[in-house]
Amino acid sequence: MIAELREANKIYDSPAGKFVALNKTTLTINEAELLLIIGPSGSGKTTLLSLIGCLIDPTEGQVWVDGKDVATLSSGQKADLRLNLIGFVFQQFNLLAPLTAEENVAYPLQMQKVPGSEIKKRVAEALEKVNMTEHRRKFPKQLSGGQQQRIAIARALVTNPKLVLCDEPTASLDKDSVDTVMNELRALAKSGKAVAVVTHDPRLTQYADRAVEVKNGMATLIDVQKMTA
Ligand SMILES: Nc1ncnc2c1ncn2[C@@H]1O[C@H](COP(=O)(O)OP(=O)(O)OP(=O)(O)O)[C@@H](O)[C@H]1O
Repeated sequence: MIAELREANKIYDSPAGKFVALNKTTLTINEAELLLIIGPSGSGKTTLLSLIGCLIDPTEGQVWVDGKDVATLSSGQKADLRLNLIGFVFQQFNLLAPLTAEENVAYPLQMQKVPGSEIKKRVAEALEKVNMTEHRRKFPKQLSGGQQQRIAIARALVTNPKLVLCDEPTASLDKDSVDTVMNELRALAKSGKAVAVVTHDPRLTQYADRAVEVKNGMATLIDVQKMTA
């Protein structure tokens, strides 16, 4: 297990009173597994992913990542954990427009102060993994949505994270690109990473090892086999 929520919830204060974005949730995120977090808009999926990714703290309960209770870490330690242990992939790819594909992939390694020769080698490997080597010199706007997302996946995996968190990674993609990107993420899980994917699209259960459904802030494990049968 790489991450775990123990009766963790998230309650926001709003002018209208307290708002429970996520009810008490207990969940493990395991290596070599693609976990789908599925549910309608506003149900609490991003809140759940943000807890796992140490981007927000729970109101009650605990979040454990890589054997550490996240509440005991300083904000600097949490930032280090995110940089070194977690790769993030977003709906809008979030590539840096003035940088080429390979420069985008190199960026997190530069942040980690990895030596230049090592960066070159690891960027080449990451691009190879997502079959984007031939496009490495292109800028994001010269790539299709699916290709940009594959670069974003390469950037997420170049630091060799144990955990890859994806928020609606296929929402901006056409059907063929959805398949390519989900197969890349599945392959990542098969190589030993823990991969969690937030989506509102029930068709993605076919790529999942486990799925958790979030409705009105309630997270429940669902039977993936039954969904895809
Ligand atoms: N910082 C915040 N302050 C107050 N309410 C928030 C905050 N962040 C999220 N919420 C509320 O919590 C609920 C769950 O939000 P969340 O983003 O987790 O849902 P989601 O399932 O990811 O939705 P979507 O698919 O539309 O992104 C929403 O009603 C949202 O308005």
